[in-house]
Amino acid sequence: MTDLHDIRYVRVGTERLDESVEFATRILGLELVARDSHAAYLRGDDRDHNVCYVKGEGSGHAVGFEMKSSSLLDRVATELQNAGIAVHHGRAEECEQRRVRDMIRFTDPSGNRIELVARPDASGTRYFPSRDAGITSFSHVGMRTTDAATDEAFWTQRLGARVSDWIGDAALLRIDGVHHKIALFPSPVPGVQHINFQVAEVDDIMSSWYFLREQGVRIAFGPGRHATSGARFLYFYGPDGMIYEYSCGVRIFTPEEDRDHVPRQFPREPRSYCMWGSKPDIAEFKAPSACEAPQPQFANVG
Ligand SMILES: CC(C)C(=O)/C=C/C(C(=O)O)=C(/O)C(=O)O
Ligand SMILES: [Fe+2]
Repeated sequence: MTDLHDIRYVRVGTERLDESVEFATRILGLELVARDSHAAYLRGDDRDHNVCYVKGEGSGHAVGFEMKSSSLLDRVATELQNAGIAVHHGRAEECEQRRVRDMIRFTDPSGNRIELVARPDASGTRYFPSRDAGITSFSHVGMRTTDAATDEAFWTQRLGARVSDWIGDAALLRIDGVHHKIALFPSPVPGVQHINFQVAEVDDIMSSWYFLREQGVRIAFGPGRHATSGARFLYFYGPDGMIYEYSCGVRIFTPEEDRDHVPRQFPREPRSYCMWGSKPDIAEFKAPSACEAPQPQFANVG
């Protein structure tokens, strides 16, 4: 079983590259690191990049995780292949596009594209955005799952993630001390459901809430507080229906808590989602009867 070192990047296919970059820099608060006619690289912390918008919706979504070494990456590739999972080894051009030395990719049972990388480019410069949203790091993704139990087993048994909590069938999974770096939300289609950035404090969340509303950005959920991780949060929509989340104060497990934690089962009801009473405008977070399928063009093509 593998040890994912950290979440590293998310790749988002879009027909609206310029609009995505404009939103990410002027509204979200990311720094544009590099851009060509095909892709744009942005970041919300000191790493090389955390988000890559790739021209063409058909590129779908992919989430990249870092492994500690190339030999560990090779070992995982062999383990996955022995388990009957089709693993693609990244060609030189694909590694270059991801700014890494080595990579493999495969899909989870729902069809979400997962990439594991080794030796990603380090950056020698500080994160310096054009809008100060208080972002401190890229932290987690919410992914859609068409079969929650099977995907959860894949992530825990094949990739070494641990369940921190469940809300209904949705699992919040950790790979280090942070309460979750991956969340699996039941949905009729796969794909990245939301992209989270940690911000320094609740003041950042509240001032962004005023700023986003003034800018006409559609708020998706919050301001609120999650019962699960204890984080204060704000979700909002960007281009292509992608949802972004700012949050602060996520629970961090001590090594002892990480070892001893028993996942808690929260019922699928509004108070589990938000302790303050905010109501989500997000298909996957609504009551089952109100759950609509998200736009199918965001489904990952695998
Ligand atoms: C609204 C969803 C179901 C929820 O409660 C998510 C919880 C958390 C958290 O505990 O911090 C998230 O960040 C999330 O994955 O969105
Ligand atoms: Fe989240």
